[in-house]
Amino acid sequence: MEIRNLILASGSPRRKELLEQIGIMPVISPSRIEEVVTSSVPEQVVLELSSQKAEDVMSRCPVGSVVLGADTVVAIDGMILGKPKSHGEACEMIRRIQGRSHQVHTGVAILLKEETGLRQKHFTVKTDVMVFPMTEEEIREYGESEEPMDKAGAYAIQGRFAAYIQGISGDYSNVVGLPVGRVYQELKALLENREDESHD
Ligand SMILES: Cc1cn([C@H]2C[C@H](O)[C@@H](COP(=O)(O)OP(=O)(O)OP(=O)(O)O)O2)c(=O)[nH]c1=O
Repeated sequence: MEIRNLILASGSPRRKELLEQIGIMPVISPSRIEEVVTSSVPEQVVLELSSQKAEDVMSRCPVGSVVLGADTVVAIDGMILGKPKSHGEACEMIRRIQGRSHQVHTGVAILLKEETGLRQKHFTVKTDVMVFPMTEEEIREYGESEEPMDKAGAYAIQGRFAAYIQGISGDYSNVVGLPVGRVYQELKALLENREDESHD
C-alpha cells in the first residue's frame, strides 16, 4: 500500500530514514512543544509525549492530514533515562546500563484529521537490550564522544555502540526510534478504513 503525504512530527533524522527504508517519504514538521509528563511509568511517558508532539503539529494541519509523533526512552530498574545533558551524564548512563539488560520503549501516535473529527492510533513497543560489560576506559571514551548526546540512554545501537551490544529481544528499529513494521501495519489499518468510509 502506498502511503503519501505522511507528516512526521519529529526532528529525528533516524525516524525519517526508517520511514524512507519502507518507502514512505515523510514531510518533516518537528513539534515545538515543551515536553510535560504526568507519569513516571515509561509506557505512559512515551504515550503522553508522542501524543503531545503529534497533536501540536496536527493543530496547524488541514483536514485530510496524517501526522505521526514518536518518543523513545530507555528504562532500567524502573528509572527512565532520557537524553544526556552533558558528557558527564552520558558516562553515568553508560556506567548504569553496561553489563546487563534494559528496556527501550517507543510510543507512537498517528492522527488522521477528517471532516467529522480526529481518528487516532496510540501504541507503545518495548525491546530488551543486553549490553556487554565495559571497562571504565571504554565508558569514558564513548561518553565523551558526540554520539550519545542526542540519544535516549546515551547510546546509539546503530552507531559505534554496536561494539557493546550483546543482543536484543524485540524489534531493532524500535531501539533506533521508530518500530517501522508496527507503524506500517497501523497506518494501513487506519487508511484502509478511511477508503472504506469514502465508498459508503
Ligand atoms: C536508544 C537509542 C535512541 N536513539 C535516539 C532515537 C531518538 O531520536 C532519540 C530519543 O529522543 P526523542 O525525544 O524520542 O526524539 P528526538 O528528540 O530525537 O526527536 P523529536 O522529539 O523531534 O521526535 O534517541 C538512537 O538513535 N539510537 C538508540 O540506540
